[in-house]
Amino acid sequence: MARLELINLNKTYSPKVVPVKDISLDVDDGEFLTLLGPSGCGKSTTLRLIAGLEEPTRGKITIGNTDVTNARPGDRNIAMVFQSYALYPHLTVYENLCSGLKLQKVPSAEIKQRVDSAASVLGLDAGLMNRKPGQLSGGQRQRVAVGRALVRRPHVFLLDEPLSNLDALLRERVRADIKQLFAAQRVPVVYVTHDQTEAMTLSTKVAVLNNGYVQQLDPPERIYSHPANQFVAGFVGSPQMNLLTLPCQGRFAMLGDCKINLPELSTVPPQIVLGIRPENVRIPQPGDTQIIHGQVFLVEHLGMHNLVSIKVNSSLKEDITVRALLPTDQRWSDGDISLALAPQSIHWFDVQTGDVFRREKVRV
Ligand SMILES: Nc1ncnc2c1ncn2[C@@H]1O[C@H](COP(=O)(O)OP(=O)(O)OP(=O)(O)O)[C@@H](O)[C@H]1O
Repeated sequence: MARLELINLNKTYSPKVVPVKDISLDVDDGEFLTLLGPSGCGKSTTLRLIAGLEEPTRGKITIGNTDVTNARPGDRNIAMVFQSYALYPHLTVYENLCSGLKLQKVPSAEIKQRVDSAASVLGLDAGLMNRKPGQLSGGQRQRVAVGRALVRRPHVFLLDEPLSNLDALLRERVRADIKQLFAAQRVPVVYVTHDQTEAMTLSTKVAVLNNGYVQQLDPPERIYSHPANQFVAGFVGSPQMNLLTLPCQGRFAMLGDCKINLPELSTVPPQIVLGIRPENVRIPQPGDTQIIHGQVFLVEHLGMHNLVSIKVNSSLKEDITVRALLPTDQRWSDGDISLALAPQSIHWFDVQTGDVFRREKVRV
C-alpha cells in the first residue's frame, strides 16, 4: 500500500501570496485524484509540494506510512509528468525513457524489458526510439513523457496538465488512453488541470480548489450533482449553471411571477441564490408547477442542443437571464416563451457565504 496523504498542508511565499491553505486529502492505491481549479488557485504548487520540489510552510505529507515531508525529491519514489514534458532534447527517445532507470542503477536487461513494455503499452513503435524529441509530434512527445514516468514504477504518479499542449481531438483520444493506463498501475495518481472535462472523465475523485482552499472533495458525479457551494456550482458544468439572486417573500423565492418553494431555513433571508443547470430548464410538461415566462433573446446552436437565453419578466431593476438547453427540432426565435424548472434539480445557496442549503431540507 502506498497511500498518499496530505495533512494540513500550507505554503506561504509572502504574506500576500499563500497558494496552499490547509489542504488535507488522501489518495489510495488505484485512485485518480484531480486537482481542479482556475489559474492561480494553487494546483501546481500543491503538486510540487508532493514531489518535494517545494518545501511546505506547515503540514505533513506521507506516502505509505512514511513521513516524506522533508525527504529529498529523489527519495520519494514519485514520478512526475510535466506540462512541458521536460524531455532531454539531446537524447533519443530510448535514452529519454531509460535515463531515470540508469540513475537508479537498474540492471540493463531490466531497463530494456521495462522500456519495451512501456513503449508497447503507449504504442511507441521501434522506429521512434532513435529519434530526438525535436523530431516528434506533440502527441508522441507527450507519450514519451508518460512512458518515462511509467518505467520508473513509482509509488505515486503526479501529472501537471499533461494534455494542455495537444489539439482538441488528440486530447480526447489521449485522455481515454491515460484513464486506462493509470487505472492499471494500481498506485495513487494526482492530476492537475483547469479543464473540467478532463477532471470529470478521468478521476475517481476531484478536489475543486479556489484561492488555495479545497472547496469540495468528492467523486466527479457528486461534484456535479451536489456542489458544496456557489463557486463549485459555477465552475463545474458546461454550459454553466444558472445562478440567480432572487428576493424572498414568505416561504417563496420569486423568479419573476413564479413562486418557488424555499428550503427549510431558521430565518428567511431577504435574498437567496437559486442554482439550476440549463439542462434542467425544460419545455413545460403536464403537472409542472414552476413555470417561468420571458422572452428569448439569444439562441446558440451546440450541435445536439440549442442553448436558449431568455429574459424573465420581472419587476426587479436588473434583468434576470435564464439559459436553457432545448432540443434542436423546434425553432426558438425571438419572442415569448414559457419554461419549467425541474424542482428536484434546484440548488439553493446562501447569498453571504455562497454555501449550499442542503437539498434534503428543501420542501417541494
Ligand atoms: N515560486 C513562487 N514564488 C512566489 N509566488 C509563487 C511561486 N510559485 C507560484 N506562486 C504564486 O502562487 C499562486 C499559485 O500558483 P500555482 O502555479 O500553484 O497556480 P495554478 O493553480 O497551478 O495555476 P495555473 O493553472 O495557471 O498553472 C500564484 O499566485 C503564483 O503566482
